[in-house]
Order: sequence, then structure tokens, then C-alpha cells
Amino acid sequence: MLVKAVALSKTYKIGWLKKRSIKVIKEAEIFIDKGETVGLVGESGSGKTTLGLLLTGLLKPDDGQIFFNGKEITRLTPSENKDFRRRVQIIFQHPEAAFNPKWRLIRSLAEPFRLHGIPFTERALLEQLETIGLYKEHLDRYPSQLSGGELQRAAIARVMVLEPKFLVLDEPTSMLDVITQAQIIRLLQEIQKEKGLAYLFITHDLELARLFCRRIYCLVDGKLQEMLTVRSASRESDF
Ligand SMILES: Nc1ncnc2c1ncn2[C@@H]1O[C@H](COP(=O)(O)OP(=O)(O)OP(=O)(O)O)[C@@H](O)[C@H]1O
Repeated sequence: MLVKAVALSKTYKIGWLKKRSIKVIKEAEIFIDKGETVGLVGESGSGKTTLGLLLTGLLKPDDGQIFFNGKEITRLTPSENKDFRRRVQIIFQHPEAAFNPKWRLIRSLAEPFRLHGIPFTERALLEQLETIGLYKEHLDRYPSQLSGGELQRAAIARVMVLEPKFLVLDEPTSMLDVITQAQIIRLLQEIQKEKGLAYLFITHDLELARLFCRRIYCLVDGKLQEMLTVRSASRESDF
């Protein structure tokens, strides 16, 4: 098992003086195997992003434990923690948030190499980009000079250079038109086939989750329930 969380809870303090609180995640349990695509659905505000942030270590739970490759993530050695930070990544709904608007794409795409101490060559980056459908001409552009689909491809490229093993996809296609959405889903499937990484696919679109995911969890009232999945064969050919 690649990722496992048990008895996970998260409360946010809210209001003017932060005197009130809402418990968004309540003793949630989830597991994800290597190379698996697991869906996470739920109403807006049900806590899907919160759970994604907890599983990637970007947010601390109040209670509960998260395991990556069998090790509890708060008990990692410095080198294990460095590896965790590299191998567990998240992609958000708004790809522009991942890019400095004042930087040309080349600079943003070179940054993860620098942050994670990976040797950088433009050639290696270009080879990665071509498999993702971006080319040399895109590298000199600013984020505002790319389409939504191109920018989401760039966001995918930016995490793929780190060779992640687990990727949280937080509504990665919900801002895109249906054709671009299908292209990005297909790209993610091809990447998974080649690299064998696991996805947690967050969406409010149950039909899309059914197409893309082998197992689906539904977040209701802070608790996770695993759903039975029956793939819709008629729409499977869309992707
Ligand atoms: N940093 C925060 N401080 C206080 N409350 C927060 C914070 N982040 C999220 N919340 C609240 O927690 C709840 C869950 O938010 P979250 O973004 O996890 O839900 P979601 O299911 O991803 O929603 P959506 O589908 O609309 O993106 C919401 O009520 C939200 O307002």
C-alpha cells in the first residue's frame, strides 16, 4: 500500500476572532495502492481539497496518522522527508496559481530542479515537455500567453520532473472545455501507464470519476465512504 490514512481529523478556526470552529474531516480513513487511481467526490465545501492537502503533508491534521510507503509521515528521517516532499505532489484546479506571472515558463519549470537538487539541462526538460505536448516555443512565454490547457500541461510537467509516486489531482480539468478536459485526462492516463504513479482524483463530477477511477470515495459530513463503481461503457470511449 502506497498511501494510507487512519482516524484523520481536521478542524478550521473560523470567524472574526477565530473563536468558532468547523470540523471538516472526521476520523477519515483512506488507502491508495501503487499505480492506482482513486476518486474523491463530494459536494462543494465538503473538505475534498482539505483531505488532499493533508495527504500531501501540506496541512497538519488535528488527529490521525498518514503513512507513505508504510512509514508515518511525521516520523520520517530528514532524508526520507526530502524524498516524501519530492515523490508526493498536488495539482490544483487553477494552474496559474503554480506559476509566477512575471516569470517565463522556462524559469518556473527549472525551479523544481533547483529546489530538489536535481541536475538541470534544458534538453532533458524539453524531452519531458514533448511527451506532455509542450515545445521549445512555449518556454519563452509568460503564463498569460498560454491557453488554459497548455498551462495545465505545464503544471503537470512541473511536477513530473520530480518523478512523483503519488499525485493528488484537485479538480485538474474543471476549468477546461470538454475537449481539452478529455485530452488532459488521456495525458494523465498515458503518464500513469508509463510511470506507474498513483492518483487521487478529486472532482465533483461523479460520472468523470467513474470513467477515470477504479475506486471512489465520497466525502459526506466529514467522513469517507467507499462507493461501488460500475463503469459506464458508453462514455468510456470518450477518453
Ligand atoms: N484555511 C481555512 N480556514 C478556514 N476554513 C477553511 C479553510 N480552508 C477551507 N475551509 C473551509 O473548510 C470547508 C472545506 O473546504 P474545502 O476547500 O476542503 O472543500 P472542497 O470540498 O474542496 O470544496 P470545493 O469543491 O468547493 O473546492 C469549507 O467550508 C471551507 O470554507
